[in-house]
Amino acid sequence: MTSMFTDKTLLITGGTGTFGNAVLRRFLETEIGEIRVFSRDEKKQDDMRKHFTHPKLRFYIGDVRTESSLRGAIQGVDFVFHAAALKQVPSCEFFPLEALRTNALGTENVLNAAIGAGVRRVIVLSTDKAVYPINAMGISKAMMEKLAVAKSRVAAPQTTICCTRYGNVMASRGSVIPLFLKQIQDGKGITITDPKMTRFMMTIEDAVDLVLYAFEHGSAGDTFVQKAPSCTIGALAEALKKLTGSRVPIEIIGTRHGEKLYETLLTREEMAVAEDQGGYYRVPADNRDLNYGKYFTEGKERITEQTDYNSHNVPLLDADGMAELLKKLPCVQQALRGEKVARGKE
Ligand SMILES: O=c1ccn([C@@H]2O[C@H](COP(=O)(O)OP(=O)(O)O[C@H]3O[C@H](CO)[C@H](O)[C@H](O)[C@H]3O)[C@@H](O)[C@H]2O)c(=O)[nH]1
Repeated sequence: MTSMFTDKTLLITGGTGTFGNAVLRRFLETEIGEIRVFSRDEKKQDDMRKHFTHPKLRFYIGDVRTESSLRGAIQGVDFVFHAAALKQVPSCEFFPLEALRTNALGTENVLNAAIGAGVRRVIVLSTDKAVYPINAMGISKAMMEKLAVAKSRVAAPQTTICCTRYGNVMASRGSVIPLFLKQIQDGKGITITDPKMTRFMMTIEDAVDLVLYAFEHGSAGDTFVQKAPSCTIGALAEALKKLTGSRVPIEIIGTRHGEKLYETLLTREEMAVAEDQGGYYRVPADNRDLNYGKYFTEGKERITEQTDYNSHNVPLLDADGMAELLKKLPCVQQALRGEKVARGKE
């Protein structure tokens, strides 16, 4: 793992977030040459600078919406992990154009800047919400994926562009696990949208592994997903109550703006071409050119035999299985020690 990164420079857009922090924890003490964090928020950068105080770490203020702000940061970079995004489903529903500006147009800027600077590999981070999208966040991420795959064709072989899709990252900033923990600590009810709703559950370490897997194994335009366990929100709440010994009531608040009952990591059409690589699926880019005529008679995959890969049709963890996973999370361990859990903190 480290050899590909030895003496190389890695840029992480949106690098002050949950993902960026996990990458730094994983990489700062390796042979990597330099890690650049590119993001908008000077306060978060300053906190991070003070927290890590590491000579290999550099900070760049900028916004992926402005290509010129990327130019200086990307000079001399070997690899890019593109994590900058608007990712909150409800806020993107109210400001869809903002989602499009950051997630789609911002990605085009990152890719153009990377290609212009001769970056060798770019991994863009997407989400299951981009598959059969129904909300603005997912739609903007689906466009981002399309952009990345389209650009990958012209960027290769100099710059290899690949996509990764995540499920829910457990305990990421603003997500449901720290919220439920806080509600338990405050002694108020746990607010469940729909106990039957399911989500793929990944740890942040899984998310980093997935990006590294794509980084090491990806060809131009590939999309990677990690096989992940799934659970209902009802089981998640039950697991947290069991672990903490809490008896707080459960309040059903109903589905929020733009939410789905379950999420899909790969469509039926993608499953028909996906390569099962053990812990991961690889979906190669559709490399036909625009000359479709010749495919009319040949036909392609047996799409009708496939089902998609979604959080309802994989084995579901029950409350006990979920509790085992939850015990590994720092915020859960903190709560079990009796310490206060902050909702928005890493
Ligand atoms: O008070 C609440 C809040 C949430 N939920 C439920 O908990 C699940 C997870 O909710 P989160 O807010 O933690 O996550 P989302 O699924 O809405 O979306 C998150 O996961 C995505 C990946 O699927 C993206 O990473 C996205 O950026 C991130 O916000 C959902 O089923 C939701 O309905 C509740 O039951 N009660």
